[in-house]
Amino acid sequence: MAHITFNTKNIENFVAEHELDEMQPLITMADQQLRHRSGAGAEYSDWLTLPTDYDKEEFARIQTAAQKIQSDSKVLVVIGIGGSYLGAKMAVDFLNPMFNNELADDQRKGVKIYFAGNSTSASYINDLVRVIGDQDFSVNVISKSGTTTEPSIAFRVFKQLLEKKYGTDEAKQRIYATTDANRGALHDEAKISGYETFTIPDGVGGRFSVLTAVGLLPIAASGADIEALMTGARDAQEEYSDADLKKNEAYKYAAVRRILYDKGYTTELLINWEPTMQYLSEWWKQLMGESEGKNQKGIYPSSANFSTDLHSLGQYIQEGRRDLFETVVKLDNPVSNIDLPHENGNNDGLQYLEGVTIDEVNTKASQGVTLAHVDGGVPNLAVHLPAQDEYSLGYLIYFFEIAVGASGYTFGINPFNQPGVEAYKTAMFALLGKPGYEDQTKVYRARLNQ
Ligand SMILES: O=P(O)(O)OC[C@H]1O[C@H](O)[C@H](O)[C@@H](O)[C@@H]1O
Repeated sequence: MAHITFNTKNIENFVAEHELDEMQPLITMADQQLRHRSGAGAEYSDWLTLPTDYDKEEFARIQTAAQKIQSDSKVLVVIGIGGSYLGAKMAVDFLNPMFNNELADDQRKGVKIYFAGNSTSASYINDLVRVIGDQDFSVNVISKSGTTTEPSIAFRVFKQLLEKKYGTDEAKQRIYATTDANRGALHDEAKISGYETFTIPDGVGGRFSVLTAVGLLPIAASGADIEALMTGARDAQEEYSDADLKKNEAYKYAAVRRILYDKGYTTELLINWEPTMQYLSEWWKQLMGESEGKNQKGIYPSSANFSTDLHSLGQYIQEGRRDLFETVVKLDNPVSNIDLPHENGNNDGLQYLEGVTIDEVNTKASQGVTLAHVDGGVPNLAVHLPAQDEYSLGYLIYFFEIAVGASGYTFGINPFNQPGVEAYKTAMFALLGKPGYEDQTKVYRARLNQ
């Protein structure tokens, strides 16, 4: 019995039962390509069995490092971008209170986590340096390739800040590098400097790496239970191991998305009703977008935060171009609730809600919005999460990962590479005058009249 539930009740007007049955052969083929490791990019599909086949010795080292960070630091600066950032940010936000970094020390389970290296904004770095101030801090620098420009730049700044504050030797004890086992500039630097290092396995691509040290060290340092996270993923691995669409809700999700895409619903909005889940959407967008968006194909992954965006995007969703469908990730039980406060009189017009909790309003709002959007022609899928905890998140991560792995093969593409991301890097390196890009430098600078 799946721990999370996938609800397709609200696509009945858009997808017929027999259409789903007709998807079975395509899904069976995709499942075989995935599990027999015969599909394109199979060398990057080790995430498939990661929840059972992870490095237990390294896992223990991650927990020890997290404890050390908690004992000698108030702040952990996590430096990374893309898959070396989004999974940790998603989990740290989801598994901790909303304003965790602002809470008093005795109200927080672990250290404050700040992220850096996910932009080239100088102001962001300066502002973060000011926020750290004189607090004790450590740095976890994460890069699979070990050569990504944005995190490399940020790492230089925070490394020097550590060295200035603690001296070179102690700074080295406060730097944790998560990177490739054998290559890359970060790997080499970590080796020369003697940083504690954690490995991103070769067979796990960046966007599938949240359950490796990439996500696990920051998540553990924030005070969350990474054992329970892995247990949730492990149970999902077992739950979603059948190719039969009637028995595998992750594959059913992949199949329904594919049917909708073929009918012209080419943009999927991941919807949340909890601000702590905004980065679930950001993580999911990379997972889906980099996996499927190839050969001029693929569903465009977008997102909306409700109620907030009902007052900005709501008009478009209700009445704009009809190429959208929604996947709502609904948390069934909030971590905390509030009874609507009593007030004498009815000046604010809310008397009819007396006796109702704010989460009940949230639930009714989500139900009402779903009905209105379906009436407006927006197919609506729902994933129900029973709890805001580690187990549920681990389960959900695996649900989306296996869904996109299979989905990618139904599109006939390699779901595990991301060749298109290189184009911007070439242009940027050329404009910056990076050695090796001399020919392109002339071309790109001429285009900008430089
Ligand atoms: O971990 P890194 O090698 O620094 O890569 C970080 C990110 O870089 C690029 O944007 C890739 O397209 C992403 O898939 C990757 O997650």
